[in-house]
Amino acid sequence: MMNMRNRVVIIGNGAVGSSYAYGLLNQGVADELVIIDLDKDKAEGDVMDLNHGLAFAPSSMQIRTGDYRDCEGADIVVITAGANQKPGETRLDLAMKNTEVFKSIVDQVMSHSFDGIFIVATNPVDVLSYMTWKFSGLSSERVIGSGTILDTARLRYQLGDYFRIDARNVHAYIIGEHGDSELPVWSHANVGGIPVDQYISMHTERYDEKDLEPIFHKVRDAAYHIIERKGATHYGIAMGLVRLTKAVLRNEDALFTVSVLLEGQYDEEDVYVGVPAIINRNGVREIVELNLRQDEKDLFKKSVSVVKDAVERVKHY
Ligand SMILES: NC(=O)C1=CN([C@@H]2O[C@H](COP(=O)(O)OP(=O)(O)OC[C@H]3O[C@@H](n4cnc5c(N)ncnc54)[C@H](O)[C@@H]3O)[C@@H](O)[C@H]2O)C=CC1
Ligand SMILES: CC(=O)C(=O)O
Repeated sequence: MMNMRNRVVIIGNGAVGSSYAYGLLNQGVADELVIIDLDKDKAEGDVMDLNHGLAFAPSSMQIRTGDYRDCEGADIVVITAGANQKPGETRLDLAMKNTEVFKSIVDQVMSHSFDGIFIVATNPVDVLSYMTWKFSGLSSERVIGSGTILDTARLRYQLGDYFRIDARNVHAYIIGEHGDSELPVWSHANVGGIPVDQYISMHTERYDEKDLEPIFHKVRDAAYHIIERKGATHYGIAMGLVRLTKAVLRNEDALFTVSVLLEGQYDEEDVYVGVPAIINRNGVREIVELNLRQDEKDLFKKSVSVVKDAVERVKHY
């Protein structure tokens, strides 16, 4: 009988990688989880600690440290390795050093005949998703960046908080660079199916369209505010990565704003950037093209050019 057990390999067991591992265990998503990090002691310690939670987990899971040989036959390799932002640094400031890290990681993964799906979270995530696609030689459907998955979740939380409605009933996207040039797609934002501007006009005694801009600023600048306080952000993105992993392993055809290769969609090409896409067992099934307003189109174009410029600076690597 065919072995149907799935295997997820995490490369980079820092704040993000270890939170992701903990999320996978808590939600019983993977059958086998292999953790790779330069810091072998920390990886071993985390594996021991996680294994001690197995008796409380929703399903059994094999968790161990490993090396690049484990990428052969793996279903998903998630890369969360590399430098994170120090207070005051932008994500783009990390581009060169993390491209160097990625060259070495992706080459080693591919030298073990990896034939699965890459999920990239390291920043700047749009640049590194593009470089992973280039370094790996895999088809673009199989390289997914976390893109604006977290920003979209932050926007849904903030709008849910403002309207006092469960974030799961709020639908609103952040697209573009996962970074300072990202934008909200207000033209498609809705609360339980009611467009946000309409919902506001139904309750003018409580809500005001002027409040939307500061809500977006909280979302855009969230990482800076968290890093100032605790040095890193990791729980939110880890849960986003778990959700993406589930969508792949369970062939969900679920929609997320992720970083994918545009090949003519949104009138852009040769760039990885955050847009809505449908994800299943084969990776990116389809990129969803939103009918953006002119002001959104302009902001998106600017954001794409920020990402393209950043890629241009590291592309020679
Ligand atoms: N896409 C997103 O929404 C988010 C992305 N991030 C990004 O995730 C990345 C990781 O952040 P943290 O976990 O906070 O950093 P961290 O410093 O806690 O962990 C990074 C880990 O990578 C490991 N590492 C470095 N080079 C390696 C290599 N060549 N092979 C194997 N392991 C290697 C380090 O030993 C360390 O354990 C950063 O780039 C950060 O900006 C963080 C939060 C959200
Ligand atoms: C660090 C980062 O990219 C974030 O929290 O959005």
